[in-house]
Amino acid sequence: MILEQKIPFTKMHGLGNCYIYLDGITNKLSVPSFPDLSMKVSDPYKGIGSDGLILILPSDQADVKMRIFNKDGSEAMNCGNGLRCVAKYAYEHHLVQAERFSIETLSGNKQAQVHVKNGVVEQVTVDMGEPILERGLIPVAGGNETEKVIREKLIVDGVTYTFTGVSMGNPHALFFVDHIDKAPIHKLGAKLADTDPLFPNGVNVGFVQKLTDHEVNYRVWERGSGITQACGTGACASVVASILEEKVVKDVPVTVHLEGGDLTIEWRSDTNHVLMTGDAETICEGFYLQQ
Ligand SMILES: N[C@H](CCC[C@H](N)C(=O)O)C(=O)O
Repeated sequence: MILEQKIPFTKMHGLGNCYIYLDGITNKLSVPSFPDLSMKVSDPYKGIGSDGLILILPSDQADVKMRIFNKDGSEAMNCGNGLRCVAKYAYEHHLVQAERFSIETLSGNKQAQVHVKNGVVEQVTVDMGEPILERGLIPVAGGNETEKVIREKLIVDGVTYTFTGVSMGNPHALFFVDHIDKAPIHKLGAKLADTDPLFPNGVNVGFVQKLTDHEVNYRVWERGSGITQACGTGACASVVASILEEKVVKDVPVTVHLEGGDLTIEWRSDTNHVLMTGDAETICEGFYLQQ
């Protein structure tokens, strides 16, 4: 007789980038393998259906801690949409008392500010910290470890592309296109995201179309999850890359249009930090029956 274990979960999304959230502060989590659980719950047919799994845990260096696992079970260093949903969950479930608090991630502590209306968090602003631009730290293979990766040439199947590399704690390659609907997202996403030697840790493959000096379209094939409706760290990286490629200006809020909705991103000169503001929504709550 296999004993089923009922795992309480909350499904939330940031602009359609949805995850299964486990509250490890309120509940005791006895899960043998989070990577395996992420792969199981992410399955839309045999599981719950999501882009991955996010844990909300106690922290000894911040108010709460976030761990994020992609659909393939790989653990990532950061997740922008996840941070906004963790902030919403923590505030609405009284895991924190103030409207401004810190969230520990594998890429450092991030400051979150919830925007509350009638006790409900509608939007969240997260200080995503400084972008990481050195080749050796993104990482991108080859070249000089300390140089920036701006408009680097890449030949795939005889076609020459250029990309800019940005890390928000997790690696992103940004390709600029004239029309977002014509971005080679399947061709370059499938080739580069998880196993290409140019990106030793894999890479989130993003496509950016400049619309105005403060507005871009952005689409993404995520490392470990494939095409998603939105990527918060990717939206931040798209604005940093747009500024590095002199397509938009710094210190101006930039509207990033993603498949699932809009984010407001600002790369500040005074702090060199990137600020992200956007929605966070709860879809449902339930119990996952783990055999
Ligand atoms: N796939 C990403 C993690 C999720 C990031 C994304 N969902 C976001 O909102 O930032 C990676 O492996 O780096």
